[in-house]
Amino acid sequence: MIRFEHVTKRYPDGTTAVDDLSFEVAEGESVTLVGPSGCGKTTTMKMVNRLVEPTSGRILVDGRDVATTDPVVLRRGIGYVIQQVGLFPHRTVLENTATVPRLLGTGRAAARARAAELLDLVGLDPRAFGDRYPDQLSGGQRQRVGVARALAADPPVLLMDEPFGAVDPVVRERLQTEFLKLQSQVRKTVLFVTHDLEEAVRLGDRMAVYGHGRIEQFDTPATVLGAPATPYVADFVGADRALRRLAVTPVEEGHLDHPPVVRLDDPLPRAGEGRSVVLDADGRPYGWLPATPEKAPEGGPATVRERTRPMDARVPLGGSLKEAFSAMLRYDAGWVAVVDPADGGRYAGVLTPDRLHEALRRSVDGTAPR
Ligand SMILES: Nc1ncnc2c1ncn2[C@@H]1O[C@H](COP(=O)(O)OP(=O)(O)OP(=O)(O)O)[C@@H](O)[C@H]1O
Repeated sequence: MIRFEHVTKRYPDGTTAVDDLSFEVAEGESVTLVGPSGCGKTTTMKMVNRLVEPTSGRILVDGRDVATTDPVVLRRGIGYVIQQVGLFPHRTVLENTATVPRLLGTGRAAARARAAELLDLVGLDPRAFGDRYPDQLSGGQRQRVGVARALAADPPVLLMDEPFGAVDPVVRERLQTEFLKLQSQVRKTVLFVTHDLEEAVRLGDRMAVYGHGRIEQFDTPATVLGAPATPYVADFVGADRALRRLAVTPVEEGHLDHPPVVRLDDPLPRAGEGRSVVLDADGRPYGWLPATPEKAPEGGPATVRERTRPMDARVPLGGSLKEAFSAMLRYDAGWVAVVDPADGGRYAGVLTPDRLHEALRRSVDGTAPR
């Protein structure tokens, strides 16, 4: 847990970088700090690991005042990832990753084994990359090593300052996906600085929108986009905030429609029955069945299995409306099947164009249920 209590930082030249900041990052939560250049994001972050000392106020990490904690001890418990990764150029990737555990007294073999595990975790095959030197890696790969190294001491807290800022948009998106996957596994308490709104929305459980030296709004991305607290925030998140919001509005039970359902091995529905969803023996969506004609054509398909058409458009409950919308467009589908990942991927209902439209409209109006 990280807690800021009335923290102000004034640099010797009189610049007030941060003014009376109070907020909290819960254990296992990821909070993104976003705002224009020079608004105090980096200063905020550097006060946590005492690279910068506040002028007044207190910062607590896991209940302990950082001002009274030895900086060396403090930094061991805090992973720090920055844009210029700062890998040791004359050490291999594996050695770079193993540095901190070695400093903490872990034996060489154990430290290297752990480093290999971490490289795997961030998506780098240790056999392919472990023996390379930093200048033999791409920018994105170097960033991954930076993240692996920051995780090596298994710190409960992770500070990330524009960690993906130096890579192209495609790699950046991949690193973000990797970060989300990693965070779902390791659940660190994360403070993440970015000036990229999309990134802040995507990676933050909550986000802090900075004005100059102050937080203008601190809330979930859906709320910041749906209900900006001040004109400044509304301006910062932009006119297309409603569209951005679709990416953070989840598909919920309440959005779903429940057309008739048949099982794969059931007999064909009676003549005149409408379209139905076809489930396999495990209750997962298998396809859809067109309406049964009033008069079955001679020699036509006689079983559900034979008449079923594929239903490729699929999203999980909790997936975003944006995902659902793009699946509907991609497959030119009348229905998007919604499955429940908490229930082994079983069928939960469908999104029809009408229901999806209604959900999109509510999300865009900012009246979607939270
Ligand atoms: N060592 C310093 N001495 C004086 N002023 C500083 C110092 N470091 C930062 N500042 C000033 O404090 C303010 C906040 O800087 P900070 O680096 O925290 O902003 P930031 O939001 O991280 O910006 P960016 O996105 O450009 O990195 C800026 O006006 C900056 O010029």
